[in-house]
Amino acid sequence: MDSLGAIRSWPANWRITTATMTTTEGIKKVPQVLTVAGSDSGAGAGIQADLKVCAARGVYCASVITAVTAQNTRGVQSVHLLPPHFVSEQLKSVLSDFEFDVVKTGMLPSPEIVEVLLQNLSDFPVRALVVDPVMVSTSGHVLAGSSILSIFKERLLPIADIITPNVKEASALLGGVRIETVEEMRSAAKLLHQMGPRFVLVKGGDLPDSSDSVDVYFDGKEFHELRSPRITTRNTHGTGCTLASCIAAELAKGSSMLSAVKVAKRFVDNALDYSKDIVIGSGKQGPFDHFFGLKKDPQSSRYSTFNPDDLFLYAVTDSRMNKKWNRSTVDAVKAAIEGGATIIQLREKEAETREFLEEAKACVDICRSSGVCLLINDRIDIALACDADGVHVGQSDMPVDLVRSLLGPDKIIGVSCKTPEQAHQAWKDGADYIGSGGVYPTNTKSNNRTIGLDGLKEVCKASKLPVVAIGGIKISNAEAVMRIDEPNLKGVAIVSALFDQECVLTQANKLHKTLKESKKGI
Ligand SMILES: Nc1ncnc2c1ncn2[C@@H]1O[C@H](COP(=O)(O)OP(=O)(O)OP(=O)(O)O)[C@@H](O)[C@H]1O
Ligand SMILES: Cc1ncc(CO)c(N)n1
Ligand SMILES: [Mg+2]
Repeated sequence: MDSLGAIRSWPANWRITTATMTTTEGIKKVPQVLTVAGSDSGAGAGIQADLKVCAARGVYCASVITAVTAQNTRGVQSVHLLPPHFVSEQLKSVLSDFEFDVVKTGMLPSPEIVEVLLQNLSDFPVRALVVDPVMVSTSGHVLAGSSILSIFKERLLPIADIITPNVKEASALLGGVRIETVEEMRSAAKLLHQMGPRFVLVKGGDLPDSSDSVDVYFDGKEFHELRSPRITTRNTHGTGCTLASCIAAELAKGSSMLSAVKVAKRFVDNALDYSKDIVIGSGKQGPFDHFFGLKKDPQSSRYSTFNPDDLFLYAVTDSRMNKKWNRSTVDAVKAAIEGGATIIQLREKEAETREFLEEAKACVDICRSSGVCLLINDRIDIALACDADGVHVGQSDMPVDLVRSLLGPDKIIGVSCKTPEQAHQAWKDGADYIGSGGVYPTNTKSNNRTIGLDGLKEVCKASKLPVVAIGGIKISNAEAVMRIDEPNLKGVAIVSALFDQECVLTQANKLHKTLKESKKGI
């Protein structure tokens, strides 16, 4: 938010941990979000949704109310705008007291209210601004009319770090252009980016005739399509507010924008999946449960923020190989990610705990800034201490159900399985994915029974979880592995074909290209 004056950066003595930051003096700083939005009496969207999301994501959220709506699952019956001076009073009250990391805006129903927001943000700079340009409720009621379009485009969008319009809002901001395909969403995102926001996320929840729910993210250079199966449910009220406030919460915790967007997408996806059959209200559009993560149901892997597509090119580090090629694990991880690795597993069998912990913390920072998940092999303690995204455990390591009870619902747990029975147990215990192999003979793991492509196929057929293949996989045989054509085989895990090589980046590039080619043929 450069145009609004100095951005507050993290004080040098603060280290970001999970939900709280601990200063060297031991003072606990909690990530804080301010939502500036409308109240939804039905509590599925607006301020209420924002407060629930932040609570679910472990972030403190204060609220400035711009309007009060009489709203339920049948629609919006009435809207009362608060006087701009009172909105300003609320803004001054909280901005002068709290140290907000991120401000998230929802319903800003008049130019005058936008004006007082801009003035207060100028007086009280924050680190990031998330703008969800709410205009029409999903039930079709106008929440902010066309009178706000010009101040949005001229004054608010240029200072936003990210804007999150749905397709109707994107169209309205662009003068009514048609946005009915993913390609048109990409063009819209590019045009909206030219209005000044650092990042744009065009949400595709209302995209007609699409079997997936696709959102298009644009950073000024690259597009990312965040795609998930469309969930058939009436309970989608508040998905947009939830997505935007989840992005704000993750940013407040220190994530990069892409990482925050990916987590938020999975949060909404998991919330909808968990809530798809609940019945709240009698209308056409019900709310969903933002606190699904607190429910105990280890059988469903969808409660985690894990995206099975992340298993596509799974890099497993090996400190002996990196030492042989005279590179640090941190450099190896950087190169693997730059080359296209979609998830990283830190596997360290030699280093002392303190050294492993420092290495893991450095790799967490790299992965967080790239939006790539970092898992720790076997060492639950290290994973907890560095706030990694999860762990991978073998059959002789700590049992998965115990790991799940230690890490909670949000962390990713992978488990090695050679047989269908082990795959079933992994699902029962609440794992998120299975690593199955060794598919081919490998020297990176001693006395490791090779299961071959047939064994891999058997495990995939039996598994209710996504599977990544591992063991002796390299450029020359990766395509054959992907071609076993089992829908839940999501990728391959690579060790020596990445790290027992002179150039990790080159090998990662080649592997990523090979895997993409093999996917095309399936
Ligand atoms: N049925 C669905 N299944 C899966 N994801 C969905 C579904 N509907 C919406 N989403 C996702 O929810 C998020 C919000 O998108 P959406 O287009 O619903 O925003 P919105 O219209 O602003 O929502 P609202 O105004 O109701 O809060 C996006 O990530 C979108 O892909
Ligand atoms: C108050 C409010 N803000 C945002 C939305 C968007 O869903 C809504 N329905 N109600
Ligand atoms: Mg919306």
